[in-house]
Amino acid sequence: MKTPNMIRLLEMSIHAFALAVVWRGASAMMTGGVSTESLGIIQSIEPFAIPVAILAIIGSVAASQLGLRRWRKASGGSHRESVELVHETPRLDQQHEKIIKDLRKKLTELDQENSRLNLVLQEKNACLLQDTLTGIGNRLAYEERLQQEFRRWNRFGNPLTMLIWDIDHFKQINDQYGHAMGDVVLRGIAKLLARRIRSTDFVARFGGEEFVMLLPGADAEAALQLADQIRLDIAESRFENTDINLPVTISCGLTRFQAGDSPQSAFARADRALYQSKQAGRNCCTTC
Ligand SMILES: Nc1nc2c(ncn2[C@@H]2O[C@H](COP(=O)(O)OP(=O)(O)OP(=O)(O)O)[C@@H](O)[C@H]2O)c(=O)[nH]1
Repeated sequence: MKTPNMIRLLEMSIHAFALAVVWRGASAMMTGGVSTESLGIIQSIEPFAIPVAILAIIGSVAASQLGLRRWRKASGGSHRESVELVHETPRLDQQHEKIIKDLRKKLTELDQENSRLNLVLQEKNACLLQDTLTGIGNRLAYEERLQQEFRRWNRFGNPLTMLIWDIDHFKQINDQYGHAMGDVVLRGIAKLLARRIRSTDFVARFGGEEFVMLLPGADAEAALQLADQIRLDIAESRFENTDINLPVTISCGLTRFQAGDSPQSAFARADRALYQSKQAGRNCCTTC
């Protein structure tokens, strides 16, 4: 037990003893007899009740003052502080412990909320860059990746080839079989395009029935070979929706990044190559 608590206990015991003596003395004086047997010790000092009571009160005050002064001297606090401390310290400790416990709980909750929000942010970011119909990258993803690959090409000078794909007569598919069938074809083509490329390559839906590809490390000849395989794959596939089973062809224009190129100039050249493929009768790949 701490010193102030001991002092307080001593003080309270002596006060209680003094009060018992005073009460017993007063009761004896008023009734002329003993009102209770439980206070046996007091019975024996009944004739001296009043003087003993006064002495007990003086003794209790002196003892408590002496004890507090000693404790005060050792701890360096004032009388008021020491008395307040006796009462307040346990309460303050409990309050501080509760505040710390609450703060820890809050921190844990904030940590969990932070992790949850990070996941939501990652999901939102992924959604922002994804084409909702086909599940591959969208135009924004393409713009981002193009900048990255262009900077790498500028810095290291490794070959970089760009391909633009366009489904042939797609408008006819929509008009003849409906938009739902058009969507089936778009999803199927996206899958076939993505299936044949390396993990370091990139494919996105540029918009409508147009797709773009970036093949870092591939020169125009290797890229043309790959493009032709993909084109053939698509031409040999069938796109199905309920009772419709449809063959579809695709055209491609490709170009290798050349000295002095910007992303825009390379895109314009690949687009010219695509136009030539369309002019040549479609279902073919052209390099420019
Ligand atoms: N089903 C579907 N159709 C789309 C979507 N986006 C664009 N289209 C359609 O794609 C068609 C593109 O037609 P065009 O640009 O004339 O090209 P095309 O018919 O493929 O002709 P060529 O490229 O010359 O072979 C239009 O009818 C658009 O409405 C889409 O998300 N879903």
